[in-house]
Amino acid sequence: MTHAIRVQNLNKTFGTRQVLHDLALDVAPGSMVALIGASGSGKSTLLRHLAGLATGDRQVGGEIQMLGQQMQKDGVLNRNVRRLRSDIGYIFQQFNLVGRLSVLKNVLLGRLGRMSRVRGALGMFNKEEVNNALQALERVGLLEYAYRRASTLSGGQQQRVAIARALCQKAEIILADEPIASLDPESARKVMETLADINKRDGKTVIVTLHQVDYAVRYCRHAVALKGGKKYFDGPIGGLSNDFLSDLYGSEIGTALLFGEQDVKKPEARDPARLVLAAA
Ligand SMILES: Nc1ncnc2c1ncn2[C@@H]1O[C@H](COP(=O)(O)OP(=O)(O)OP(=O)(O)O)[C@@H](O)[C@H]1O
Repeated sequence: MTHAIRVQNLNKTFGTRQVLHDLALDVAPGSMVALIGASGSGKSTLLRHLAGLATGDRQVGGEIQMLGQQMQKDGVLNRNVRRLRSDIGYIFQQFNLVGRLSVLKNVLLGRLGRMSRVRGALGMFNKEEVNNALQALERVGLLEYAYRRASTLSGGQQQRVAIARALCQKAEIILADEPIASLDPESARKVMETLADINKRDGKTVIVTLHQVDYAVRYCRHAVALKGGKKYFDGPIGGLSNDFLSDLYGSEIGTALLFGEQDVKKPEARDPARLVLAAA
């Protein structure tokens, strides 16, 4: 398989407003891609289309293939979308855990797309599935929390539970939509390291939308930038320059956007070009 993700001519209009324009994107298997761009540039909308959670415009919506299978074409989802979705893990900014359930049960929910609806509805997980879920929790460093209510964990821990859920799901592609936006710098670092580790050791394809470019530079090898719903950059992370970023973010540019708190105290770390060079 040449592409884990292939997008051709994707168009999306909400009401009278077109928010994605003829978007094309190829992502090689095993890539770790930062999806960047100013607020409203279409990052979340693109990710939701990749996951089959949204459809392009009727007749002119273009085509999305995931893992070599057609996910949607001209605004119509493939009829096997449930099976396709089971290969895609989706990480939300607000974790999307069921707070009243245990951490372990939340991780096991990742299996639902791969089991019969009856067994899933009854929550009948077998020993192997439970062992896999425990292994996923161990992997993200949260095994000791397995039997705690999910709502009692910190935001960063809950996000790592969400990643464990994607691991338990055995997703081949992980789409993470601003997974660190609501986290403190230390929790954000752990979440990004966990995603990078899964990419590196397991070879999973990871696409992560990020507001802070320094995290993109530190953890991703490739960047795709959107501006006004169009692809504006698609290449190695080292290709992002100061001028390009100023142009991309316009008036949004600033310390809070481009740099995590850990760098705010270090003026010498504020130059994106430096960060890019350091990561190269
Ligand atoms: N369900 C919807 N109905 C109408 N407009 C929408 C809908 N979802 C997104 N939009 C619009 O589409 C555009 C792109 O939104 P999107 O959330 O994809 O941007 P984003 O780059 O992810 O922004 P942010 O970084 O702020 O999350 C915005 O103008 C947004 O208002």
